[in-house]
Amino acid sequence: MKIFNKGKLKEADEFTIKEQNISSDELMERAAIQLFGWLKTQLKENRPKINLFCGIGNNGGDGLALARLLLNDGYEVEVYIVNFSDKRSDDFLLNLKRLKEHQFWPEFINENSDLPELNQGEIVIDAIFGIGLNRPAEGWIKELIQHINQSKSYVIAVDVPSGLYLDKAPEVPEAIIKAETTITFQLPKLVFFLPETAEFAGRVEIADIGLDQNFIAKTASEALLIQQHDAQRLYKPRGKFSHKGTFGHCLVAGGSYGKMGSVLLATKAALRVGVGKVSALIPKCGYDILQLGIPEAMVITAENEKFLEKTTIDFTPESICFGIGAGKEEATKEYLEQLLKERTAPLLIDADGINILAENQELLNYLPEKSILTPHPGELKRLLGEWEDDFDKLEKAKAFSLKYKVIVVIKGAYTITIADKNLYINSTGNPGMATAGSGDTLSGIIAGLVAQGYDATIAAVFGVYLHGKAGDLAAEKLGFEAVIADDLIQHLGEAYKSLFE
Ligand SMILES: NC(=O)C1=CN([C@@H]2O[C@H](COP(=O)(O)OP(=O)(O)OC[C@H]3O[C@@H](n4cnc5c(N)ncnc54)[C@H](O)[C@@H]3O)[C@@H](O)[C@H]2O)[C@H](O)CC1
Ligand SMILES: [K+]
Repeated sequence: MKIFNKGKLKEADEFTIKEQNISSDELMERAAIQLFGWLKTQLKENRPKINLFCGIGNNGGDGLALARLLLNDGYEVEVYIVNFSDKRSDDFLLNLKRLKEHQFWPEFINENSDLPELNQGEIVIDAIFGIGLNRPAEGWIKELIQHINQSKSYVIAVDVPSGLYLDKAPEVPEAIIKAETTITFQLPKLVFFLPETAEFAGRVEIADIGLDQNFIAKTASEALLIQQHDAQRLYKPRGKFSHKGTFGHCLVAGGSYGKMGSVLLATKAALRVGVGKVSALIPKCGYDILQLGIPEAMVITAENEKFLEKTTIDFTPESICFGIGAGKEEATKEYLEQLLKERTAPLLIDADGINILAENQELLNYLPEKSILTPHPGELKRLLGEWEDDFDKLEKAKAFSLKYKVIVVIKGAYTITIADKNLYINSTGNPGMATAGSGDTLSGIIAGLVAQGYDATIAAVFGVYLHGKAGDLAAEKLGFEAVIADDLIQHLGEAYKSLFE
């Protein structure tokens, strides 16, 4: 699903009004009908008091239209107009008139008003600011927002939590609504998926207001949210007459004394994701561990007992996963350097492989095009240096990805894959996956997909999706806390099957 910025959302809005020959308030009515339908479904027979806070722009207009629908249905409603300016939008005014025609008079509040009482068990609808926010909320509006946040009412934001920008980091986080749920129109917004801003939105629901599908389809977006149907399209079915040679040979090179489990996990994950063959290349001390731990894999050992070093292998793999549990010995660095320069196979570099690159930045220039790097936030910082906020982080990571023509997978709650200026935001996964070895399995999955012939970007995006889905399926059975990395591997088969459910 595409993610548009503010400018493109407004264009979609205008295009739809022209194309469908409707007035802008009809679009607002659709938005309100969606909000109303969602609320009614959620509330079932319950009839809590609903306090609507409406700004004076179109977000406020949505709130007023919703208030009318709620009143018509007999809900107990209080409407507060957050009267911060006289520059009211036309559709706000129209909906205010309609509300008055229903003999309902909202309460206008300003800096001299008392803060309204908001109680537990009541609902707050936040329709103060939408995507039109152009400066932080200040003064009494900030106080009102804080009052709403401190109340025990259930807060539902219309389109975006008021005070949250779509395209930059918050300047005053205390002046942003913290919603339990955000009902956003038509398309998800990038800020709902970034660590510093996601918490303001809470649970996100997308309401279809019928914006023109052709416009959405033909307009380039800066980001994509990868959901089930997107992932399904990336899947390549296995041919009936295929054999193990069809699905490639993946080399997992890593491990050091005490960290052999990571290679075991990546190797298993590569096999479970469907690769034909996997060879693990490890220091000598890991031989028994690998052979006993995963009989399906082949094992090659380096000369050294405890760490990885240059080793000649007598086959050409379809992909190489380098760096997990590898340590940063000089000999290991030299081996990575050789792999980078030889360019024998597509490379995925993780963990200490990334740390070696960060400490020897001259090596970055040898990264083969479309190599995949899978840093967690700490590794990313070592690679890119400090960033100011999430937007700055994304800009820096994008610049890095463009400069070296590589794919960067920023691991986190919503893992973001960056390739060719595009952002692919993953929708699967859960906090149960914050566990040792989870990243190692992801590396094995992605390298395993590359070896099977998936394009590197697709392998990264699809692999991240499958990994997250396996985590969701594992957590469903086990609960978040009990999920361990091996469970992710165990659920890969079900993750594949779920693509078509
Ligand atoms: N996307 C769609 O297709 C639809 C969107 N709808 C809703 O419209 C809003 C966007 O409305 P807009 O009038 O452009 O802006 P806002 O209501 O968000 O705010 C406007 C108002 O507030 C002023 N302002 C901005 N920041 C501040 C501030 N910090 N302090 C004081 N005043 C501020 C600004 O200058 C404007 O005057 C969208 O989110 C949807 O909810 C449609 O209803 C349906 C179609
Ligand atoms: K809002």
